[in-house]
Amino acid sequence: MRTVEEHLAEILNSVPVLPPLELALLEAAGSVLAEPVAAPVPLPPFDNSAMDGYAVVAADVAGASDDDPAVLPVIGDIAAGDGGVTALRPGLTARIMTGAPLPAGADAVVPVEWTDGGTATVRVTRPAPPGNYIRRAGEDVLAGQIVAGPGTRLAAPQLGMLAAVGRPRVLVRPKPRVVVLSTGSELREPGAALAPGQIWDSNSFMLTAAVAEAGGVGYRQATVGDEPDKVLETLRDQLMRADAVVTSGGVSMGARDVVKEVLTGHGTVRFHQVRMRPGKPQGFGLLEGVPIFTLPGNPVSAYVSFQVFVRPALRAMQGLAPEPLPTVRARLTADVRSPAGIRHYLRARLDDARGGPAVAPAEGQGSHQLGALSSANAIIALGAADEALPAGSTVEVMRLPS
Ligand SMILES: Nc1nc2c(c(=O)[nH]1)N[C@H]1C(S)=C(S)[C@@H](COP(=O)(O)OP(=O)(O)OC[C@H]3O[C@@H](n4cnc5c(N)ncnc54)[C@H](O)[C@@H]3O)O[C@H]1N2
Ligand code: MOO
Repeated sequence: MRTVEEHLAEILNSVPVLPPLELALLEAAGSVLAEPVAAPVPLPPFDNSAMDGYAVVAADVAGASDDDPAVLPVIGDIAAGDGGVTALRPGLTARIMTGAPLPAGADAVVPVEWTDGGTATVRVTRPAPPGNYIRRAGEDVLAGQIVAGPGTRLAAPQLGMLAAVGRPRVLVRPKPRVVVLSTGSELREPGAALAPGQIWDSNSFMLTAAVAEAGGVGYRQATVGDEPDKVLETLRDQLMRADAVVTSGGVSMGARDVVKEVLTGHGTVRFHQVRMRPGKPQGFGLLEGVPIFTLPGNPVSAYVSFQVFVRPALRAMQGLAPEPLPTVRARLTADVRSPAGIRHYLRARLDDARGGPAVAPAEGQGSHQLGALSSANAIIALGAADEALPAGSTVEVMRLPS
């Protein structure tokens, strides 16, 4: 028997960090940046208007009011993207649109609402102080500034930032491609009719989705029965296109525990009992250099094992800190008991209501009870030393992805 920490340490010491790859911006969405990206120009690149209105010399409209408007000749229009009117003398104005470059000589923008909207001459009825509605060059990003560094996950705002500094392609650590395979002769595809003793495969759908939530790309395989040759052949075929493989089922003590049977002695794969519940039987190793995680078949065991072992590993492969799910400390709403010496993961509902977070253990804690997992939003992670915790005790809680 080994501890959760020992098993995770072996995994994190073994998994490779994926080599960086240059990708077009949208292909890089969700990947992790592997280079620093600097702005070649300031943002905004030039002083420009924040409003549709008139570029003016502030002194010309200093005393403007409804009773005594400043009346200025309009010398032209400046649209965004325009080089049109590039300079303004005192006493004159130009219509200017939001984002259009401020002409030299102008030092304020009067929004159209403060005027009569004139096109030949305009009557300005309110003063505009110097700098009014001007967006200065470099006030967002300075030239040479690093706008995103290595290790940044490229979500929508970061992709927007890279495009804004003119980058069509970036160097990233790609999302790990993870092949997910359920084993078990009792498994049928959802939608198929069930014969006695059969169940629908849930693990491969759940784990493929969990891969995506952890930043990878999941490839679900059709289920394979408990036939050693078929399991080995399927795994061999998939190694070609996988950065990692996740299987479920066939790793405990049964007479037909096919994954354990066929992988024992292959590559560095080893099987262990880990001091945790659920998720006691675990296997891990490298097959032709590709990490393979053989998770137990009970659905809740497979899911908890994924979050505890596979998620941190997929993060490490992307060059990210192998953090667990976000964790908070919360107050138990009920007593809990746990066997000594194991880490116990309990399905729960976390409530961030006033008075600090509170966590309620779910009714069904069996490793087959997917119903309790699917209505949970958190997992309580009890320590190995925790045996009996009364309501009100503070416990560590992992938030499930939502
Ligand atoms: N004598 C012992 N028996 C068991 C032990 C043990 O220590 N000694 N450990 C138990 C624990 S704990 C677990 S967890 C399971 C793990 O078993 P396997 O990994 O070999 O998984 P299977 O036997 O294939 O399946 C277990 C259970 O889960 C259902 N299952 C499997 N795959 C799926 C799937 N893709 N979708 C939905 N449900 C699935 C399967 O039908 C079984 O009911 O072993 C215990 N036994
Ligand atoms: O570890 Mo098993 O995962 O307790 O059901």
